[in-house]
Amino acid sequence: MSSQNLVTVTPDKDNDEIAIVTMQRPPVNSLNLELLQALSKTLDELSTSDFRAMVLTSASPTVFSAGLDIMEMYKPDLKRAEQFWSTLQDVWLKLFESNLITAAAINGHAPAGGCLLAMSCEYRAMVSGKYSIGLNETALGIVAPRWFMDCMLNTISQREAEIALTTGKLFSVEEALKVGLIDETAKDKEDAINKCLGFIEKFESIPPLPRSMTKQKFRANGVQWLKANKQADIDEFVHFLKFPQVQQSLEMYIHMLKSKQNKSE
Ligand SMILES: CCCC/C=C/CC(=O)SCCNC(=O)CCNC(=O)[C@H](O)C(C)(C)COP(=O)(O)OP(=O)(O)OC[C@H]1O[C@@H](n2cnc3c(N)ncnc32)[C@H](O)[C@@H]1OP(=O)(O)O
Repeated sequence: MSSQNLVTVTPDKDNDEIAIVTMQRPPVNSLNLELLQALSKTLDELSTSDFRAMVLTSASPTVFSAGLDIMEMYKPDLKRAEQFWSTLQDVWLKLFESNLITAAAINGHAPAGGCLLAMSCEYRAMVSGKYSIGLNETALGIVAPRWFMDCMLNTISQREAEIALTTGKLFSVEEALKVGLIDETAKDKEDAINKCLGFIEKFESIPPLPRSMTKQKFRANGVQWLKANKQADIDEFVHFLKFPQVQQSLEMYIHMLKSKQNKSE
């Protein structure tokens, strides 16, 4: 699939000022460099378009996004790893600070980077079912960067976030609702999108500029550190990938994912 098709933008059928942004990198929308580049380009285009709101969702029936593509971190080409991390930083900054009203229709699992994308939006509706969401990095033997943590702190309490990150917790849909990691549950993807549209409707009579400036002021503390430390953060990521223990943990995790599949065959 060409990178152009990895993300589609469709106007909502009843309101052409709302973009439905769909990630479609089968099977699980893992965020590799190309998908991140496609997201970054889409966010640039949306920021200068007539759209005033976006709903982020996925074409997969059971996965919103499986987070970062582990193969980008396992025995990586270091130049590509730098580009990968820098693009992830850009996607996060563009989404978290977007002028648009942003909502996530989470139609399946959203671990790690998938959770980051959802948390970067202003509102989250998640389809009920045996899905999970959270920052589970420690369970993989890796450490979530501090801006992932800052992003979670914009959503849930510091205490809940600290316990969740240190234990690598993946919340069930019900648990996520209880701690406020998601705002509402939905019966299916269509219902999740409709709930996002309901959230967007709240801003019908609010002028866009003061709205987005207010949002950005609320979010300024969270982005400040990354903006001041972009290159140091890239260097730390690349340095971290060079540790044999990190590569070993990733290798074990990849085997676990593959063997999980063999078991269910
Ligand atoms: C070092 C600094 C910090 C770095 C920060 C990292 C943040 C991250 O995002 S790390 C990535 C964390 N992601 C995960 O832990 C999720 C792993 N995946 C899953 O738990 C499951 O795949 C799922 C619950 C999302 C979906 O389960 P389902 O049963 O539907 O699908 P699977 O059979 O497990 O997977 C299908 C296929 O996709 C491969 N795959 C799954 N996730 C990833 C991934 N994150 N990266 C690359 N590839 C992934 C999986 O191995 C299967 O591949 P094959 O069909 O080839 O066996």
